[in-house]
Amino acid sequence: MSRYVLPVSALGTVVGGAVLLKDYVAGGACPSKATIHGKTVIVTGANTGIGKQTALELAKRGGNIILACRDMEKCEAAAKDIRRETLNHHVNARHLDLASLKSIREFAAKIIAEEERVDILVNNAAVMRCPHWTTEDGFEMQFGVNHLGHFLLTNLLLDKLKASAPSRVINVTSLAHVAGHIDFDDLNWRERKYNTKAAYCQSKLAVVLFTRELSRRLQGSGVTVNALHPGVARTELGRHTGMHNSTFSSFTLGPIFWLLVKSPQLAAQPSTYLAVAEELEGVSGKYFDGLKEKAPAPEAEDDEVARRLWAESARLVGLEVSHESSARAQSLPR
Ligand SMILES: NC(=O)c1ccc[n+]([C@@H]2O[C@H](COP(=O)([O-])OP(=O)(O)OC[C@H]3O[C@@H](n4cnc5c(N)ncnc54)[C@H](O)[C@@H]3O)[C@@H](O)[C@H]2O)c1
Repeated sequence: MSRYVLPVSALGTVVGGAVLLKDYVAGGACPSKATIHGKTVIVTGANTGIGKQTALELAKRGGNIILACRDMEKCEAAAKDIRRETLNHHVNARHLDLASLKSIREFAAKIIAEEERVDILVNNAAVMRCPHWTTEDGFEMQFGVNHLGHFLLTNLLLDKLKASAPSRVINVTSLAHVAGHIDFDDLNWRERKYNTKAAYCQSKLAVVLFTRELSRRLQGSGVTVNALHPGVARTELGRHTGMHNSTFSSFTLGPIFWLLVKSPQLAAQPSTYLAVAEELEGVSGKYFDGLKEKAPAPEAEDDEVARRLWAESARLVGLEVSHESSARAQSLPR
């Protein structure tokens, strides 16, 4: 009997430690119980992964939820799933392709015309490490969708957000932004040899810089904007990297992924928290790693880079550039 005590207690320690580590990595559920009845929410890329779970978490709290996706069949199916699971019938699908400025403008025009208010905008959609593709307007795909698409969408909806204030913009970025650098000489990878990983990191750094500059511009408006890293989650994001569902459940890597990778439901908690938590009322321009506020990478805190990126982004998507940002951008070295 006694010869079993040691191995059994060792196994208990390993299993207990693994469960504790998994809980720590998962980061926990959104601590806020706030409801959002009467509020209108837009979640981009909401047909799958973290976006779908975020829409579901927010639908549970009431509100009018708009899933903004490029594939309408998948979008309708996700809206139906969420309505069934939450019994919230105000969950609807709308078409938005962030790789097309025309589609973004059409989506925003419909929202402005048909929705009374927009209280919460979750800029969640992204593409990661795809081949060297370009958007309809010729932008490098990751920079175009992850940053420029959301930059234009948010700017087009700003008046609606301001009219609905207090309102919130939540920008989903990634810890990968720390490895990013904004190359103003070649934002769209036309001169450099394409590096799919560096392009993703640049796009996610751009999202944090956009958050910073937008927050500065929105001071006093009642609209807040924050960025977050949701954690590493088991989603379809790795479709271009060879990381498929079979990788997650493989015999050798499966246990490691089980320990370190979140479910989409847990990875949706930070977006939910930033969207609803009462204690975050008025908090703006911050970066959250999961549920905790953290300092982003040094380049993400550089106000000159943030202003210059704003001016360049506005020029690329055809938004009028304010005198302030164009004057500053021109005074910076190219
Ligand atoms: N999964 C992770 O480990 C992880 C880690 C860090 C950050 N993130 C971020 O979380 C967010 C959600 O990612 P996910 O893991 O759920 O990935 P996912 O691939 O499952 O979901 C991404 C969504 O974006 C949509 N999308 C892509 N291109 C689009 C376009 N042109 N127009 C409209 N929608 C488009 C996709 O259709 C999909 O619905 C992303 O911003 C991602 O960068 C994820």
